Amino acid sequence: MIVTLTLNPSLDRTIDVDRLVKGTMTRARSVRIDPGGKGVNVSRALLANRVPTVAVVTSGGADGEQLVRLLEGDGIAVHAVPVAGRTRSNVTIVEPDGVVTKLNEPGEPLSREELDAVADVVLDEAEGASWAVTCGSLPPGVPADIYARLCEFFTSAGVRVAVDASGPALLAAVGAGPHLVKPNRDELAEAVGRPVASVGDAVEAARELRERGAGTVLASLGADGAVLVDEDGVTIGTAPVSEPRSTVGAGDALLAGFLAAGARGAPALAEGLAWGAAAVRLPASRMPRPDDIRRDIVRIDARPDLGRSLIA
Ligand SMILES: Nc1ncnc2c1ncn2[C@@H]1O[C@H](COP(=O)(O)OP(=O)(O)O)[C@@H](O)[C@H]1O
Ligand SMILES: O=P(O)(O)OC[C@H]1O[C@](O)(COP(=O)(O)O)[C@@H](O)[C@@H]1O
Repeated sequence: MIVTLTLNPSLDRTIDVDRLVKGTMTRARSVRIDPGGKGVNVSRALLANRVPTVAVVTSGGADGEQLVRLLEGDGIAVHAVPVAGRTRSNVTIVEPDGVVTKLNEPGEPLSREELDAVADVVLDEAEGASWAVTCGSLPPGVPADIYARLCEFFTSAGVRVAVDASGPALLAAVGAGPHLVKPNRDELAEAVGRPVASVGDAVEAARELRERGAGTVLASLGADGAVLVDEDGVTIGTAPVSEPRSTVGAGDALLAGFLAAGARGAPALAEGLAWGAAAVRLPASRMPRPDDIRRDIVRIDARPDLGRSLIA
């Protein structure tokens, strides 16, 4: 069982337009609404591949109710903690050439009591779980060390912890010694305070996060694939997609596939890459099902070129 926690979930609205011009009125061609937020997507991807999972989310207002309805409609076991603030909406605008513009709301503040209630629920749900996955941005006012504190509780209960966060929340979590962190290229660069321009830069930065406390670093590099640095060393792989449709949720699918495959070494990296590539071939934040996943496109580089520049 894999438990996910999303403190700042969202209704993801994906809007297709012919062309987006800043400062003008644009008519949408179509709109799709998905339940969203990083932990929510990890649970959606796991369930789509028959891996048992529970999604713990906050839920506020009519949009929070809709989020829970959508998740339950998909058959996801969801434990929603009611909160006063409205659940946010994140908007992704997609142009026909695949250019994507994202607008993520900050979310509404959580009170101390609400945060304590969520922590009680997720610690309870995680009892006996193989992994607790804590993901995504924090609502305003939530202390940046929340993932670090939860990590200590989960670890002392014998539950492995994966963190997908950014900025101060990621840095604090790394110091608490999680089993796994999944930064993307920007998050990795911010965490180490220097640019990540090549595969070698990503490896060095991932090594640094390990030195600071993370057990395994799965650094996702968009179209450049991913770098895995764990106790066994460095593994690098790619899974090219010739016509990407939507990258929203690709990192969540990568993480879900990696965990589903045992979270260790090249086999898990390859599975994560196959799930990430499958998500990129699907519209909006649709999570891949078994039929969408092609393992034959994954390449694990036996002799990686560390000097290779990453796509801008
Ligand atoms: N344009 C792309 N082509 C092929 N695979 C992609 C592309 N964008 C993302 N991916 C896959 O999705 C994974 C996560 O994407 P990334 O953008 O790094 O993370 P995040 O969605 O968390 O920002 C990548 O490691 C890769 O496997
Ligand atoms: O919590 P954040 O950082 O605002 O991100 C939330 C957004 O990220 C997503 O989980 C997509 O994640 P990725 O594209 O990073 O894989 C959306 O569903 C959601 O709208």
